[in-house]
Amino acid sequence: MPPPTAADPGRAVPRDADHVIETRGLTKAYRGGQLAVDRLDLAVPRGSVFGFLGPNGSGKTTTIRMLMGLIEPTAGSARVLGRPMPGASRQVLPAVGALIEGPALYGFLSGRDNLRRFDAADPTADPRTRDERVDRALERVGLGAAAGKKARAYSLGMKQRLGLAAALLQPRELLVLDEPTNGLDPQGMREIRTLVRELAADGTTVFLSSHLLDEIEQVCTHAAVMARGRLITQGTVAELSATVLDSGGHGRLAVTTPDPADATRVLKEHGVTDIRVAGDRVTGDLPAPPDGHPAEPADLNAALVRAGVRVRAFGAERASLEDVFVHLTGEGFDVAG
Ligand SMILES: Nc1ncnc2c1ncn2[C@@H]1O[C@H](COP(=O)(O)OP(=O)(O)OP(=O)(O)O)[C@@H](O)[C@H]1O
Repeated sequence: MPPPTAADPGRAVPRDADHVIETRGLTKAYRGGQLAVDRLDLAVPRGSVFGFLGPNGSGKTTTIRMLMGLIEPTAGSARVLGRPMPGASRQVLPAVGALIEGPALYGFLSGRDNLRRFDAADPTADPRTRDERVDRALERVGLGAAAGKKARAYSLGMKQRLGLAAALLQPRELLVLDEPTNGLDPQGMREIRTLVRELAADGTTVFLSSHLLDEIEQVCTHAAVMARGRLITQGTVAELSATVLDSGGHGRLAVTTPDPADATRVLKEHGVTDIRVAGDRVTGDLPAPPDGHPAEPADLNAALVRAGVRVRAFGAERASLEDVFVHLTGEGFDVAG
């Protein structure tokens, strides 16, 4: 039997059912030959909140547009929900909610009427159940009370939530959000982050791009880091910080104690190096055991307690994604431009 092709997307067999997005060598050169995306291999696990991180101009939007079948790649391939894009757009896109470059809203229509228009544009949406769908989506994003207000009176955050409501009119397996908090004030950002967490808890995979490191750290389980069109690294957020800790130090330990001198002695005995004391706070580099794995901080805590050191607070500091970026590219994470 011939293998399934883009012309026969209905029979396409997912290459990896656990990945909702998978790209191989995905490349886009715009006219003039500039490589916006350069041989990208991306694997987005089902159920993840996947952060697509990179400075402005690193190729995030171009990638998303290829994933959504809006532009053709120059080379390589992309599969979304196990099917090839853009070939299987008609089968794939109904299961994907997308918010790219802000929602196109009519200011003179209410939030509810804007959603009715979006719903009416969907040929698969049954008009008899439209109001139900629209109200459910408005409630989902917390706009129930503001549904009758004209969209032009909405704050930017409310507009963005209305765009999300439009993406949620139908049940979705995957949500693709391009810089969903761009331009929002801190309150608006918090609202979107909370919503993303809730949607993920409901089982939707969320793929979101951002140039904000702390945003990715706060909401994402996984991340891919882009620079100049290339994938620098991808994995769980914890794995990414571990890559830096493994090659630099092995993470910093911080102990708050009324017995800093005793704590210093015990930590030294257990291989902690570069110990610094500032008042009741003792910090040091975690030791690297011979097998190369970082020490288990809990063992150090137990050793302190055994030695009679009173421990008020104990923690191991993770490397930030910014550390990861700087470590892997040798550049600062410059969001300007
Ligand atoms: N239509 C286009 N024609 C030519 N070059 C383009 C086009 N769109 C994007 N580029 C270029 O491709 C590169 C990647 O842009 P892209 O918008 O994908 O990056 P991004 O990471 O999404 O950044 P931003 O957050 O600023 O949108 C940039 O150098 C950009 O100038």
